[in-house]
Amino acid sequence: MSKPTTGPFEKTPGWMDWYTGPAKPRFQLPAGAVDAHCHVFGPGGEFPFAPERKYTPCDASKAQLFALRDHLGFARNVVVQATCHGADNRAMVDACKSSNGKARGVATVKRSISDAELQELHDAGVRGVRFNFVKRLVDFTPKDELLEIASRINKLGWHVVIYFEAVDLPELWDFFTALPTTVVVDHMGRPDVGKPVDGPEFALFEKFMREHTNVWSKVSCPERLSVTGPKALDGEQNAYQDVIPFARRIVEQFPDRVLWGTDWPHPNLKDHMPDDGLLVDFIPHIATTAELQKKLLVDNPMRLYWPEEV
Ligand SMILES: O=C(O)c1cc(C(=O)O)oc(=O)c1
Repeated sequence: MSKPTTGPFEKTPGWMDWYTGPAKPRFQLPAGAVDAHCHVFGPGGEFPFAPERKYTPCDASKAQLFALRDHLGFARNVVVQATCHGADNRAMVDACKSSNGKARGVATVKRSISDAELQELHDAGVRGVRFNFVKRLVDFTPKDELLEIASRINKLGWHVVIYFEAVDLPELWDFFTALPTTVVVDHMGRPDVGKPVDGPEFALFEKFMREHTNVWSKVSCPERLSVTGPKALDGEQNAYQDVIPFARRIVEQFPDRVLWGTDWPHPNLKDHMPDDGLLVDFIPHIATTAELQKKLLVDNPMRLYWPEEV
């Protein structure tokens, strides 16, 4: 893969660039596997970052994303709008349109979007909108605006992706459970894996999924959630041990409502940048049978993003 570059923007101090030269995974992905959570950043010279952004990344282009897809052995991508692009979906849409049908997208939209613009996003391959509640990433959007958006996109058959931290779930519960669509949680709702997997915080997340069968979860981002590692670097085959009990529990309880993604190019990591090949080798630790792996990596994302092919 080529190296990360920086365009006209100055990166946030301490920014960690994505890892070049990832390992070839030892784990063989099932045929047709989907990387259901990844992003593009710019390139900033072509698709400027949004004025309201909370961080300025290095560039991470569609060509680099597609090269990673092929290197790791994925067949398709779901490109999720990154917050550094705000509600300007052009970079994500351009990636979807350039993918020969191998990428679908999740957009960020405002209430002011027209029906014609929503239809344009649909035609480009967008199948969901993202609502973000992580305060370090976005400014607050009123709930009535989000509900209005959810009801409009529901008519297109889209879903809502939500990103929040575990401590905020109680406060957001009523809003989340009122959403009329399929709801996909990013990164398991960011559990604090320093707390017990049997404790009240993760039990609330399990209850959320158990009692609301429209709720799905991405069991992604062990590199973000792990406290004790070890890191997915230098050939490590047993990375992020502390995240495994959490992710495995969700995969085993809700095998038909889980997704997995690399999260490349891994915005805002502070400690280390993982080797994406070794991240793929993490998958069999959380989906331990070929059947679970196929649901996680192929059947579930295909049902959500390419239902016309299922
Ligand atoms: O935790 C994060 O910093 C993060 C940020 C973004 C984004 O900026 O869109 O997306 C993610 O999936 C995770």
